[in-house]
Amino acid sequence: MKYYSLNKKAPNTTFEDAVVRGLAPDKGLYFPESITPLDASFFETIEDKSNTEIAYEAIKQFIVPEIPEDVLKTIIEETLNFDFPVVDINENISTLELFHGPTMAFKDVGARFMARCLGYFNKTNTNNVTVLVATSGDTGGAVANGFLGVKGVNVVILYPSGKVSDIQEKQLTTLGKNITALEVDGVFDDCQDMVKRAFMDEALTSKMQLTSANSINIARWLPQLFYYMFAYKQLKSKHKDIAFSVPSGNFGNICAGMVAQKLGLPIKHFIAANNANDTVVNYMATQSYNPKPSVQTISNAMDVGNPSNFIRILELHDNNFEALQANLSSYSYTDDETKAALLELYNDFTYVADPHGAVGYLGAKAYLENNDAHVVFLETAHPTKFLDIVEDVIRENVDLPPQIEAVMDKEKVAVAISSYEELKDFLLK
Ligand SMILES: Cc1ncc(COP(=O)(O)O)c(C=O)c1O
Ligand SMILES: N[C@@H](CCOP(=O)(O)O)C(=O)O
Repeated sequence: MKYYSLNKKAPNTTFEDAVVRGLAPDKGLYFPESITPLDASFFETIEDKSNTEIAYEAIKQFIVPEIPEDVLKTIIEETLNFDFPVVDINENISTLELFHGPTMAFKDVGARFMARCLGYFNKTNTNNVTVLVATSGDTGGAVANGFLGVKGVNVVILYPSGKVSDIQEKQLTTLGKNITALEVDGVFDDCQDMVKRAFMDEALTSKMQLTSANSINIARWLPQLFYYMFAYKQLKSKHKDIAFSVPSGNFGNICAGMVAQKLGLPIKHFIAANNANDTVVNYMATQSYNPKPSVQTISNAMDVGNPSNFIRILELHDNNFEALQANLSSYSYTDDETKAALLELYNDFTYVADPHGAVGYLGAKAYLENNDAHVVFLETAHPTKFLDIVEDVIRENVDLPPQIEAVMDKEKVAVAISSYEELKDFLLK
């Protein structure tokens, strides 16, 4: 499979090159040249397949033969060694829990998958790679965990100071070894802009191989399509029309779901559930895309004002607004609405959600006001990652899982920076 740049001013390239570069030389995001639907029989018999078989069949066209079949199978088996259960909320709504991995965020799958792909390519490539990551909360921890100790890879994580939860900060600042955290005086978009700027800076790229482990990187982004298949496998016998409500920030997860749909997965509709960062909600209402600085909310991992992957979503719909409108609805919610949803889920359904999942639940309810479907909202992080907010709202103590307890008492180590020049100096040292 070849990949092209969505800016259309760079040569098409291989999977390896796209993964190692992260971003194309013309600053565009890479996109697969083709997406060939899977056989109808794959979906007819999906309940008979294991998660690893589903994942392998779904992703192999994008990766084999550059990564040989047996290696890809091993990468998938090592990546997916935890559960992805669907939990019923009521007759019309379920949630797909994506937080059973090592850092209890949905990013674990993409981070572990990409780390192993890069590890494979590094066996033949002796150059060290520096992985730059911007995080609004969860990507940083998942990437730190997924890349810890990977040979020939140094990871540098940029996160906005004071705008991630205490546990998220512990997860990304306490591992040491090949992982360094930079605490940026700014918002998430400043971190993301610095990372993108570094890729275009010849003074850096002539001296080091930089790549990204954000969803701009296809090896981080594409495996997220597995989730939708795992949910369908569990719900197929019970429900005909399935829609997904996806708590969205950088729009990588929902966009991967749309790739699953292109592969033939019967998804009726997508709902992008947003917090106050409503750039896409406004676009869907006005057809005018106006990114704006991100604002801080209690669902902090979605505090993104200029979502990287929206351009991929447009491409998946042939840049046709009517086609996009038929497939995507988008809603935005305040923190007070999010807290009320957390409480409703707890009081009415004894379900403890996290603030991101609560936004997804609100999106599901909004869609169901005028449409018939079974809506699955994605629970993208474990509630204890946002302990203060969740316990304050439901007025109960929530037990800490071992993954969270393991980082609670570790000491934060981070380097403070406030400008691109400081990032550059750090990387050149
Ligand atoms: C818990 C959580 N929910 C939702 C999102 C938004 O996902 P995406 O950026 O793929 O839209 C993120 C971060 O990406 C997250 O960490
Ligand atoms: N919400 C993310 C922001 C970065 O998203 P990514 O999917 O592009 O890595 C986070 O938690 O850091």
